[in-house]
Amino acid sequence: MPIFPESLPTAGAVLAALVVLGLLFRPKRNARLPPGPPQDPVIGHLRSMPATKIADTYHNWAQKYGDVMHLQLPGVSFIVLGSHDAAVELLEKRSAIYSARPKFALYELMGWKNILPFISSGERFRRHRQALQTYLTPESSLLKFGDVQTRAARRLARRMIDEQPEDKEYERYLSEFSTTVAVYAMNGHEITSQNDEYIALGDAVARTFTETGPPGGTGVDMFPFLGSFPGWFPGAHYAAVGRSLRPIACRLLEHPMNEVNEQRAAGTATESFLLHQLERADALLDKEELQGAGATVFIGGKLTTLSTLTVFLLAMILHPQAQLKAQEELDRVLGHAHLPTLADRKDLPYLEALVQEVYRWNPVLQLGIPHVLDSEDEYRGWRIPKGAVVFANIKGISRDASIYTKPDSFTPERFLSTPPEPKFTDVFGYGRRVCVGRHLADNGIWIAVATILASCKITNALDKNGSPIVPSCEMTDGMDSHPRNVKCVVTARFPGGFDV
Ligand code: HEM
Repeated sequence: MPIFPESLPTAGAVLAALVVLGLLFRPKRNARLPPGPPQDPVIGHLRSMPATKIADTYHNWAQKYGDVMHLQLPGVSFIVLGSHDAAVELLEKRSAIYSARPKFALYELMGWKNILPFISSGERFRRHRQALQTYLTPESSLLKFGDVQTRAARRLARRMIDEQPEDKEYERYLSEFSTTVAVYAMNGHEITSQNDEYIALGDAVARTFTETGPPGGTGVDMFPFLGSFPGWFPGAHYAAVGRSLRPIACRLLEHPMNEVNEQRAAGTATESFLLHQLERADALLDKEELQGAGATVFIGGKLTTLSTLTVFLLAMILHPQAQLKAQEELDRVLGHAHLPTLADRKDLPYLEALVQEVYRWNPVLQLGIPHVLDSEDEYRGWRIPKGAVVFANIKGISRDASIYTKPDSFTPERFLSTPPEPKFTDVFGYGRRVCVGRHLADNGIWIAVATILASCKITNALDKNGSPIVPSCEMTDGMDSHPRNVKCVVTARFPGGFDV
């Protein structure tokens, strides 16, 4: 995980500590580790670690050093996997030893201790995983949440058409959609108004991830004792930020479950993950753990779905031909009689290919979530050290020219050619850690895309001279990556036609 000191004085202190760690944990001289870029004595690759565009840099390095790359930081080995085959071989086939997580001390400090992606391994991990995985199966995701996703998608399209935002940015509507589905799956609450408390809470929760530095890479993550130090202390800047954001985590942990308990008492509770777990005779999780598991559904669902939909919007502005083709298919198959439902999915192959291409073109978790190796391993003759932090470069894998023709281009047709190029399953991760919400996410994204394309026309916004604004493909840095400031104009395709 990248290490970025939080300020200049901090940099000195952190560097000194890292040098000591580097000396203590120097790799064995004769070990055959996988190749990697040249490194410095003691501090390894610390100086060359990219601070921005990390996945792109790793991808470029992989062209020279290969699809299994070793990077050494003081005290920790990183392995970066740059091909689907290597990622599947290690993270999926050898999942038994490649499924732990690094310690996310800052997130724990904020209150995110029981959030599944940040639980390392062992019995607590298994119980959380089981509770979520057995609830969010393909069948139950569709059955329990398909209707609310469809209603939320129609509300989204209606608002995109009706409310022409002055800044030409539609992200807030996409965000409301992703929050609606995430809250409903968590505790059965359905958002129908923009003033709903969960909308503001969702934005606040996003801040706990966007304002807290590189995930797992702050001073507090390296030296957890810094967690109780004041923010001015070298390396402890994010400890203070984390403490200030703690009330947000508390609210998300406590409020949804309190609501479900009140509704249960009143006999008005509706289907949700929390209700289901509370009513299980064989409770897997205690109260505090269950609060965390509920928040996991919310966090997992909200950010990634929003980011994926902003990628979709960007693709539609830049590739009007793909938009048109999907709309022609929708019109041909459904006529103008009704808006799509999830039951129509199987009859719309071009739309399916378009959604798959959105996943591949700009995967939003570019480096996934890091795995940690439990015991020393060997792969293609290289030693993979115990404790190594293993990243799949999901963005890099999406750019593999040996699998995808012109990988930078947005081309849904690649999945319809004979033979088709393989679907980009890497987008949801691997093995025992594969995304537990992938079926819920996939249905939500499909119905949002289908409903928007059936009812809306998306075109470039115009600047003050009347020229089209071409949005940039630049993605934000951070764990969850998405395009910035996507400006466009959304109009109704059939004025007065569709009752969205
Ligand atoms: C397009 C939307 C989504 C994408 C692209 C996505 C992607 C991913 C990826 C790449 C991982 C890491 C897998 C690994 O470590 O190998 C992950 C993990 C996870 N995702 Fe998703 N996800 C999405 C939506 C959701 C939703 C809707 C939920 C809601 C339940 C969710 C919950 C989780 C959880 C809990 C984990 C951690 C699993 C673990 O550590 O065992 N995700 N996701």
